[in-house]
Amino acid sequence: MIDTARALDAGDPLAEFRGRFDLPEGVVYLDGNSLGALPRATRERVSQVVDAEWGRDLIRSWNSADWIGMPQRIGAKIAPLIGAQPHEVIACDSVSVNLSKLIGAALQMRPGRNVVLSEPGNFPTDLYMVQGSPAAQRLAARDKIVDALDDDVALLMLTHVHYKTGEMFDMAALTKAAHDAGALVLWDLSHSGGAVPVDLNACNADLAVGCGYKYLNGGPGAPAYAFVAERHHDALHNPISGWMGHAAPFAFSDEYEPAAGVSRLLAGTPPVLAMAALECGVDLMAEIGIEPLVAKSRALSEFFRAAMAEHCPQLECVSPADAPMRGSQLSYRHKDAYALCQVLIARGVIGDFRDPDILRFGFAPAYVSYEDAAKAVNALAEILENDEWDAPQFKKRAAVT
Ligand SMILES: Cc1ncc(COP(=O)(O)O)c(C=O)c1O
Ligand SMILES: Nc1ccccc1C(=O)C[C@H](N)C(=O)O
Repeated sequence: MIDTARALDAGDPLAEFRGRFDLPEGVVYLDGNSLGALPRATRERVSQVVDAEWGRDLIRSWNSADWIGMPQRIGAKIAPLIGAQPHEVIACDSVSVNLSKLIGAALQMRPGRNVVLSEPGNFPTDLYMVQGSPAAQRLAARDKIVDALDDDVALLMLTHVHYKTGEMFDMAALTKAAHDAGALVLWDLSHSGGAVPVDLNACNADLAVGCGYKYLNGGPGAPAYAFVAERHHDALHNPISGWMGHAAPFAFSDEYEPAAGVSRLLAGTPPVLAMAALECGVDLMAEIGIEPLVAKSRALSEFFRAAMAEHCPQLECVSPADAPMRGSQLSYRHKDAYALCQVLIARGVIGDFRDPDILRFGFAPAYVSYEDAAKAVNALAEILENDEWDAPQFKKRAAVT
């Protein structure tokens, strides 16, 4: 299997990009769907921002280094990865906060309706944000969502690629169904952006959010992004109406007047150091381009899936077998998934565990090699064969999984 993997790496058009990341020796990293790897350019760029832009130029850098334009500039670079126009995307805040803003905005755009429809088991923060909003939450299983759309639904809010199983929704079909019922749609692209094909405008999507620290490699806690279709710009009301989203922040007026376009989604001052790191990750993904990323993601995850079926048949794959129907990840069910994950990590193969019984592997296409995939399958096969995970030290849960 290793030889086949090496041959595939030799023919991989993205192989050269692995060297653009700073990956630790001896580690197989299959968790880029939770925290993307460190692009080499980021270290230098962040020190430049610290030393020259902050340390030397101080407050002048808001203008001279265009710190003030970072949210729009980075948003515009993310746009082609998700099928948006440059002025429809802005980089800011966390996914959670952007969800809150867009849920509030959607409720205002659909007066007389107060339901946000989603699925049980959606990423928790998505549901919590509805629960903390004035909306009423309605949950319907994935195959019953269309039936649950009625005149009360203001917003259909779904995560495009499910964080646990990697299942992907049909964005075009569900967006159309929501529109037919008079509702708006908000897509969470956290596990999609930079890894799977997304064409928000071809699907006629209204609103979207996504994560900066997964496949965009923006760094731990990187700012997220938000999309608003151009046709909604004028009607969009941001419930977190902060000064950075004002039409003229430096007029210091007492009255809030929203900026034009997605800029009104800004609330407070952008975190410049985190934005600089995010920009490096986004630049690298933009340089590679979404099509090669998708092609590699599918081929690599397919290689892993076939190898797992052959060498670890006792693990049940819960992700769709058909690569275009899933995200850039594969998830397996095992009653001792947590312990298996810990033993793998101890052997330098980093995947993750999702409660209660899921072992999850992410295939960040920009830097994961076929050899990585083969090594991970070999390690897992050995662990299973030797019952290595069945020891108490591997079963104690850490605070963060
Ligand atoms: C689908 C999804 N939505 C939202 C989040 C949370 O984003 P944030 O921590 O930026 O609020 C995550 C993971 O962190 C996620 O996987
Ligand atoms: N933000 C984190 C902080 C710590 C550990 C994990 C995360 C994740 O992002 C988890 C991810 N959203 C997931 O799909 O499980």
